Amino acid sequence: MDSLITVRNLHKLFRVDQREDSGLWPAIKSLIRRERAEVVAVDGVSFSVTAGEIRALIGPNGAGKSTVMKILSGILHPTSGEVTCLGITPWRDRVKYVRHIGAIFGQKSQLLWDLPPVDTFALNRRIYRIPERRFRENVDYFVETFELATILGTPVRSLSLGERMKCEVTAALLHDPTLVFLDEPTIGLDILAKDALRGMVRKVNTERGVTFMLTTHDLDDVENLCLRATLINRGTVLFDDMLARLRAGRSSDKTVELRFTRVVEDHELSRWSVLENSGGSCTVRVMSDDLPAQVSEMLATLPVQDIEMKNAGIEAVIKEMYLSGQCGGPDDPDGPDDAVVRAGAVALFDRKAR
Ligand SMILES: Nc1ncnc2c1ncn2[C@@H]1O[C@H](COP(=O)(O)OP(=O)(O)OP(=O)(O)O)[C@@H](O)[C@H]1O
Repeated sequence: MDSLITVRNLHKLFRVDQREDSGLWPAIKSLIRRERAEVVAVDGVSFSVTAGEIRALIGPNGAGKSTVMKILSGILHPTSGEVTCLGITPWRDRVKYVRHIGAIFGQKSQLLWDLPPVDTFALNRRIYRIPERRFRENVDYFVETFELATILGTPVRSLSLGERMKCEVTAALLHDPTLVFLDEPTIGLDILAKDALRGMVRKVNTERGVTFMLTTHDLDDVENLCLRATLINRGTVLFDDMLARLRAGRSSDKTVELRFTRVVEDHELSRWSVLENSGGSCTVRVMSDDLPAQVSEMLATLPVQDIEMKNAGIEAVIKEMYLSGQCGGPDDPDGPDDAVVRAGAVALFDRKAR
């Protein structure tokens, strides 16, 4: 199948000014002679994305996701490496490229704040020179699909976050982009609005064949939208494969969520495969064959107030995989060393637990 995005051996190095100390004298000294440090944000990343995919790019804070996305969208030049998106090198032919891409940011609005969404749509028609007829067809399609009729004329500042996100998606898609970057699209949304937004992305992907590149810290987004994920940490790819391969052989495993009557210390849980412990509650991974015996033991030895069992989701599977030191997918015998992988997994999931 055709690759819409090909990334080969991508590197990005930032040079940042450094000051040894705080205070006036170091500040004056730094005006004369600057110390510079190098930050390796992306360190040899390679992957490709097929046309029509919804691909997740995930990883802990500082992994290099935004840097990769900025390079893919043409905002940043890499230090070295090759990127081809839609047959174009994004940072070289940016004017031509931006006509064919869109972006949706959960934390940044592209809508005109004091005006109704229709005004942003009209502005985008001019910016992208969308033919009047196509613009009308698209507005009608999105108004009907996302049920926008009652909010089109309301100033953006008065819309709920969920309503605003529907309009953000519309604004990003009116010029028929082939590729859309989704950056934390569900951040801050309630559960219903998250579901609605994921449904919208799926629908646009299926009905219009739009390819999406998604970065998110919400692994439910990944489970709901993507067949394949690329996981990076410290600028390198740790996993790049079908999510189904992660689940293979483990689909019958369960996670057990326990709520306690008091704070439970880590050492009290040392005999379990603990995925997360906040003290008052914890999540444990259990092989399904062993489930009855393990649950009985938990109830007998821990101060359990409430218990819930679920099939192990992708989050549990990924975390367990990294904590046990298997870093690559089944096709990747030469992954990075265990310490790096563990650090990545812990950082990724600790952040989610906070
Ligand atoms: N403009 C910049 N100048 C210097 N360093 C930068 C710059 N942009 C990113 N970095 C550094 O590069 C590394 C990767 O950052 P990046 O923003 O790509 O991570 P991320 O995976 O998107 O993180 P997050 O999930 O927190 O958004 C970090 O160490 C960051 O401090």
